[in-house]
Amino acid sequence: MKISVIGTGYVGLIQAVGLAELGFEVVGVDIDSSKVKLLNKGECPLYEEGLESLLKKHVNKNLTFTTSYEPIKDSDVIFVCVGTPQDKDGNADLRYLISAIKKIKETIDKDKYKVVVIKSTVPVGTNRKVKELLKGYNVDVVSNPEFLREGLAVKDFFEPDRIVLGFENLENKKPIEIMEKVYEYFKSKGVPLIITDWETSELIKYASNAFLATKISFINELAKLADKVGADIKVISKAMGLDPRIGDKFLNAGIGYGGSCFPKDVNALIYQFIDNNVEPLLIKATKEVNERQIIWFFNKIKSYYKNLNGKTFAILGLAFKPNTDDLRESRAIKLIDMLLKEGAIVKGFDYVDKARENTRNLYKLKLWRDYGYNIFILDDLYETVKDVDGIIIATEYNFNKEDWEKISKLVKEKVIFDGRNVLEPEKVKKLGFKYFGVGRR
Ligand SMILES: NC(=O)C1=CN([C@@H]2O[C@H](COP(=O)(O)OP(=O)(O)OC[C@H]3O[C@@H](n4cnc5c(N)ncnc54)[C@H](O)[C@@H]3O)[C@@H](O)[C@H]2O)C=CC1
Ligand SMILES: O=C(O)[C@H]1O[C@H](OP(=O)(O)OP(=O)(O)OC[C@H]2O[C@@H](n3ccc(=O)[nH]c3=O)[C@H](O)[C@@H]2O)[C@H](O)[C@@H](O)[C@@H]1O
Repeated sequence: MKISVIGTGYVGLIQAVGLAELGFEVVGVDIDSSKVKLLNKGECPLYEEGLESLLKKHVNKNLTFTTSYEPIKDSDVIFVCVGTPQDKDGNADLRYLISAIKKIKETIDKDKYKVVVIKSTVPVGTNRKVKELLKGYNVDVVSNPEFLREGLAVKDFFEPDRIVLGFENLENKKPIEIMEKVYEYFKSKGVPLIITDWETSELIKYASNAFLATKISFINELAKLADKVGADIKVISKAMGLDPRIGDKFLNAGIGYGGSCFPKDVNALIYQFIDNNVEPLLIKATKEVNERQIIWFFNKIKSYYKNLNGKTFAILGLAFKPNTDDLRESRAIKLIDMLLKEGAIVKGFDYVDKARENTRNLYKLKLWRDYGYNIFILDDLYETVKDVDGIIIATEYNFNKEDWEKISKLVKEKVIFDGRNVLEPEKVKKLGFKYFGVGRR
């Protein structure tokens, strides 16, 4: 079976490389020629553990990349994995998706049967729209949302919790059989395949992301109360999580969720509620709690120092989560912006080389113009903490493993604001640090 993947970003690239590993002949198509060039050399334009070695294993064998849509003519299945960012109203911006569908329409043979699979996260009704755009073509359109997590994407590809497939008509067995063939490996491993209609499939994706975001906002709101009354949110989360009905995942309090998906998907879901005259009470609160969480934390820092002007901070963790280079909606970047606005000097560090490189590039473009050269991204954690007035942990890496005794001798003032509750407070307090977490005594 020949497969093409349109859009080779985080989702499309994993899909292309993963399917190649499973033995399919795969072509990745992207409009970004610099990306395609790198990929054909076996170099990953993004950081994801384990991805580059798999790419190298298959590239120019059963996996190729191109900017041309021509190869999709021979594909049996076309996965569409282009970005669906947020538009100015908060809904998903479908311009990349529509443009990809139009290109597919211009390229493929009207009569040659194909399955077009929408993997991008799209609002309810989009698969129907895509089918409409391809009217008169011998195609079936399938909704197949993606659930991978950045930083764990390769693992998530090979060990998904479920595969969701939405069809126009469940009586039409042809596309169902083809998709079952594509995902045969997973079926044989016992991964549940949810076969449903378009609308249900589209909503499963938003419901899953919004539910996880709500779990985070719930624990974050509770952490503020814990902070006030002297309770420990970590213990609360642990005890709650022991109840299997609640579960122990996504109950880590901190400075809120970021990334390319939760913020935009929560917004797009709110938009879909409003568009359909249903009130999104809970989901709106999820968003609001998240937006306020970082301000609450920043105010903690501000009230400690009174005046941030001229103070120097080490920001540990730059990307929106560990083990990725993705800065989209990163809370660390939000914090840096707030600090710079107040006249502080920022030294930043992330373990992922590409996350540091992306941050340097971001500030070259974005802020140096506005805030001067008050931001320095360093390649070494110990250099980063040297002579600072405070350490701020912004990403949930296990910073415990660092040499805190050494760090205590390098800093100017021994203060830690742990925005992800990753440190053991007693350990650092013994070294003379003042410790401020999120909802921890
Ligand atoms: N990043 C993630 O962890 C996850 C993302 N998703 C969803 O998957 C979709 C893709 O997300 P990412 O991979 O993060 O986006 P991305 O921005 O990393 O990649 C999108 C790629 O599509 C390419 N592209 C845009 N228009 C094109 C066109 N007309 N033809 C060919 N290529 C085109 C871009 O050049 C880019 O390389 C989004 O809808 C997102 O919500 C779903 C689950 C996880
Ligand atoms: O649709 C998507 O794009 C993806 O969005 C999330 O994946 P991702 O954004 O890669 O990362 P997560 O691990 O979910 O973390 C998101 C944010 O929540 C924060 N978070 C996570 C867990 C937690 O307990 N507390 C918390 O604040 C993280 O710091 C991070 O900023 C979902 O977990 C994936 O299932 C989904 O496919």
